[in-house]
Amino acid sequence: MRQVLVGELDVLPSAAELAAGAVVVTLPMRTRFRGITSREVMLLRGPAGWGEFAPFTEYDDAESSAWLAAGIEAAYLGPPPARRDRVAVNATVPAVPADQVAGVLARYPGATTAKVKVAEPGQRLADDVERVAAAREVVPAVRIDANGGWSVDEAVAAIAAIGDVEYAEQPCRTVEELAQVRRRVGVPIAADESIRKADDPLRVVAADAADLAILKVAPLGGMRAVLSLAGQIGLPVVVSSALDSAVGMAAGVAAAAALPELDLACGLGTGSLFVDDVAPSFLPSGGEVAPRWVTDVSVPDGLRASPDRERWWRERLARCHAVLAGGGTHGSGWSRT
Ligand SMILES: O=C(O)CCC(=O)c1ccccc1C(=O)O
Ligand SMILES: [Mg+2]
Repeated sequence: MRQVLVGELDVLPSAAELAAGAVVVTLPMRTRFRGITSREVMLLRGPAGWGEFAPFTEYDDAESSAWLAAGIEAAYLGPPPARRDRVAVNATVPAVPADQVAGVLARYPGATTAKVKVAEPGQRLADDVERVAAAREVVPAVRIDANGGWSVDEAVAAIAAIGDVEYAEQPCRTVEELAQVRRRVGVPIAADESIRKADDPLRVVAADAADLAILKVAPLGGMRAVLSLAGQIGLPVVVSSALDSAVGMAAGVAAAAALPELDLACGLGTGSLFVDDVAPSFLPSGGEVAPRWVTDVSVPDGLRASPDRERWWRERLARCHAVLAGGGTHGSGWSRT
């Protein structure tokens, strides 16, 4: 696990302070996405507003501690200076049947780009081909995301069957496989998991494995970490959400708004996948969202996580805090308070 970078914040808030301002919510979703139908999120309150700590429940503490660093950065430092006041976003199409695609896209008014999930476990290539075709009937540009679900040969065959797309995101699991696919197909290859789950996020560049980089604020340790990585990676970037609540989304949109260069639509429209949120959602209009920092959240009883889940998240917060404080095997070098 690489070290996390937390901008100018060099003193880690205490675990007790973080816990005192924390609240756990369960956000119901409109459609199953990434195998879940509701999203659990811990929100952290700090002097700069709210931050989100929401690693997926199966992630271990080492990986999750980068998400905690991102939440602390948001709550204690706030956003970096913006360079633009609108960010173009793609519509995100979960692995739904083709006849539901138009309904999903209707929640993204003005979107000109759709990202369509493919290679869903249990589905067939024909499902992907039909889903992408349905999206093409509604928007001019389609990109696909396989989340590493294909072998090299499957990726080559699937990309041939699906036809021209803006890019194919993480067609296979490993950097070496991405590089092989990239040599065999004409469509650009985007790296996502190969950056956000890697010990060395720059290895995709050394291996000539990607044409573009997907950067996510929470798994990479924060907005400033994303800006720093974008400056080093030398590839066009797309900032994307991790199925964030409005609090996490504010940080994603802020990072995108702060990038010196941004030419591609970002994956920051997933607020539309939630039925309800803790602050006004970042709902795209005209295919864009506007940066807005979240300083107030509202958590009606209906969104509160159960006492069991609340306890689980508080224990996880304590363990990840210990990792950041240097108590784990992969400390960030933060000083303790
Ligand atoms: O990029 C988007 O359009 C939405 C975000 C998204 O797809 C996503 C959301 C949660 C976890 C993983 C991913 C992913 O890009 O693989
Ligand atoms: Mg992805």
